[in-house]
Amino acid sequence: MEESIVKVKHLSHRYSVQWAIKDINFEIKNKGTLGLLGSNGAGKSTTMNIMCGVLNQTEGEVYINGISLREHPVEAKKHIGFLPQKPPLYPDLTVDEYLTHCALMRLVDKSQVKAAVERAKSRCGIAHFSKRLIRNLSGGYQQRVGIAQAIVHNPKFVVLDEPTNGLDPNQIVEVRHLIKEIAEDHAVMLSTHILPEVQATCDDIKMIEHGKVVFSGSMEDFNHYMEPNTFIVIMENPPSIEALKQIPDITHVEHITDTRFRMQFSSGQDITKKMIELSVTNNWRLHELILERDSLDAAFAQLSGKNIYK
Ligand SMILES: Nc1ncnc2c1ncn2[C@@H]1O[C@H](COP(=O)(O)OP(=O)(O)OP(=O)(O)O)[C@@H](O)[C@H]1O
Repeated sequence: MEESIVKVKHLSHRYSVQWAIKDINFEIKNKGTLGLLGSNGAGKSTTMNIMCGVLNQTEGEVYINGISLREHPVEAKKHIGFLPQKPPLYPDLTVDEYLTHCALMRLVDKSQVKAAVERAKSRCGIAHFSKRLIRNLSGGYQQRVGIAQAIVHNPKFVVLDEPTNGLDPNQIVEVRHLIKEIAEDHAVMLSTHILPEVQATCDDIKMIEHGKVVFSGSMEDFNHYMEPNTFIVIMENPPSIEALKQIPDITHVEHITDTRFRMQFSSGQDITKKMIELSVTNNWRLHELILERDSLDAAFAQLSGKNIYK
């Protein structure tokens, strides 16, 4: 059976007395993008720093490609590429000089360095800036160089800490696009506290709050997790608001206009069918019923408060 690219088992870490993360478990088996989402102080950087071998965990194990990061850090790190929140760029080097230096640091065989640099540049769309000093590149292109250094040794696992931080809107779109391309060949994990970032780039999502994983699943799962629990209904001949409130499973009714109401219902009910049946029986002349889905921000707020494992 093929090894998981990443396996995290019972990972916990405390700084002095306070636990920053507690008993985190997960596995990454395939290429693609995993978003690590959480508010400030949730434990994202602690988790990522441990997974990249920058910080030693208090408890638990991380395996990269089946290799224990604690026991064999040099071997394990050959399979990890890391773009920290502040890219470790040398502004006075050219793109070629810098990437060559990174490839050597990453223990790429000397005979392979040139090819590795060319491949990383071409993947990140910076080949035409080979001789340009890094300081003279725009923020977006500097970030591309940062991503290129993370993949120069062709690692299986690439970790990007808040990769679009500080970029302008156009650069954000371009870097997100690049991340998706990189994820075709690598398992990419990115951390962010921005929901649209995860939506735009990630296949899977882990949400971490107070040091614990509170949601783990596909982006689709996440979008669907928040079942709609309100709807707008338009009826030509509606009953009184009191009558609407008496309908079983209806928990709240808000009057918008004479024919339009927002109603809240207990989730898990086929409310559309029920409302149509009642409308036909009572001649309410129902015109339209629109289910309202919570925004991702609402989902974020709700999920922050409870533990949901999928
Ligand atoms: N070096 C440290 N010493 C003591 N406590 C720390 C240290 N680094 C982080 N913490 C604490 O550990 C917890 C998790 O922090 P962490 O930086 O991992 O969160 P985060 O999700 O990455 O947040 P942010 O998005 O703000 O970087 C926080 O309560 C933080 O204050």
